[in-house]
Amino acid sequence: MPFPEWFGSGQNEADFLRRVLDHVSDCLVAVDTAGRVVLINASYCRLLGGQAEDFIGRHVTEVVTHKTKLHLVAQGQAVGAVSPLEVRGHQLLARQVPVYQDDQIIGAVGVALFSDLESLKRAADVFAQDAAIIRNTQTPWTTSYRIGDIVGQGKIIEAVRTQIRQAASLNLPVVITGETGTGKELAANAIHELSPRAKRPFVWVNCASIPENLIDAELFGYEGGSFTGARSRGKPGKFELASGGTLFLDEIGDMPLHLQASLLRAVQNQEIVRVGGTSPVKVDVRVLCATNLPLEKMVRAGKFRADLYFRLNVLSVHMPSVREREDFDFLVDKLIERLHRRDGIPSRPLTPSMRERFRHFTWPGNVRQLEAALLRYLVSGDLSGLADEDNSPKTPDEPSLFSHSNMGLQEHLEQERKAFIARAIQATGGNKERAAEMLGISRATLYREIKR
Ligand SMILES: Nc1ncnc2c1ncn2[C@@H]1O[C@H](COP(=O)(O)OP(=O)(O)OP(=O)(O)O)[C@@H](O)[C@H]1O
Repeated sequence: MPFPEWFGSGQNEADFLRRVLDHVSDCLVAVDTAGRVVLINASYCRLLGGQAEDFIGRHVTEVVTHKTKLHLVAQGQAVGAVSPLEVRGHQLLARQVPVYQDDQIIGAVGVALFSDLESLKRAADVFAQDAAIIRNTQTPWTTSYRIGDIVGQGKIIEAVRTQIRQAASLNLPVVITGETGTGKELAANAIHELSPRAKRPFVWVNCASIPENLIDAELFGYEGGSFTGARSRGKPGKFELASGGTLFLDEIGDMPLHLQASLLRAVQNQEIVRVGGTSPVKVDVRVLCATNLPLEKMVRAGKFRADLYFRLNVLSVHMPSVREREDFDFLVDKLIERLHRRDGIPSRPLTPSMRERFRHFTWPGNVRQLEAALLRYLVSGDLSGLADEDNSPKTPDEPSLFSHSNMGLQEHLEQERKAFIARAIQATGGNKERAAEMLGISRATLYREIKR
């Protein structure tokens, strides 16, 4: 290929090409048909520990390694397009091709694509990750809710919506707090949906429902055969699946203390190591967490790492309980409307006295429980559940309340709580999913209660 005229004046072509080759960081060597080195670049010279003059004219097998096949390629022999080659203790990956002039081979050129296999592996990791991100754009990990699904009106809910919008605009961790059933998962979905990561995966993990010994593998993935029962090809963890998008760690307060250090490292350094893996994998994950446990208190009690708490609690969103809200009637109407519109549940009139009963219930399971009670009522006209669960103030002479008169309030409540949960489990014949629904709590919360 001739030099362009505008470039050629005053330039020595061969000299210029030499310089170009010397600037290539990969190792390059060219031989004639006799296998003698005719050109070798600075990178290769550095690797071999000499100057070009030391090598030019010598047979390539003496210069590089007796295992090279470059001289054979220069004689027209076909060898693999890319082959591993060890040179002075360095693991190279060599590509060797013949050089033609007028249909005739005049020599061969060998390029060590990477100066060592580690660099190649690192490059392959980056490539695999990019590919994973592209694949993840068609991920099954998507959100189910948007900000419009958060039902409510008035100052309190408007403030929540503002917090969500602010959180969405900043690429920082968020802790979403609130009692069970207040819509923490809804809020996490909404943040992701409104954020620049909306088209990327939204991956959720419930830290309370994964057995403790599997949390690491679930979050960080594992290499093939790293533990009994592991898949032979290994498996990416939730951090890798969420790369480019958002990872929602629900019930973060249930994360065992001894596993919090690796979580901190992952959030802080954006880097994970698979269980059984040897090298870190870079990720790009925005972390949202939710909890109904008092994290700050847990930090003080030494049950949650302070460094992790501060790293996660950069932004916060608080979902109010039904008791704190000032839009109960609006909420009831909208939930009925939603059940009708979304699930085709026929409407049934709610008399003022029924409304009153609804209003005076304390709704420990919040919107989830309210929605379930409304559904039960719409389907069967049944309000008995509400009466059973009613914890509105009772008259002091009620015998059941003081039947264990030597108990303190806490102890009594604890007993009631246990009995209440046991009744739900019994009533559903041990079906935890239905029992949780009856109690107006999530399955994970029920499991935690049982464990307690
Ligand atoms: N503000 C809300 N507006 C509309 N629906 C809501 C709201 N809050 C909760 N819900 C309903 O309650 C269900 C439970 O909500 P969600 O799972 O977000 O609660 P949560 O606070 O994450 O509960 P938990 O702590 O038990 O996991 C939702 O599927 C939704 O139907």
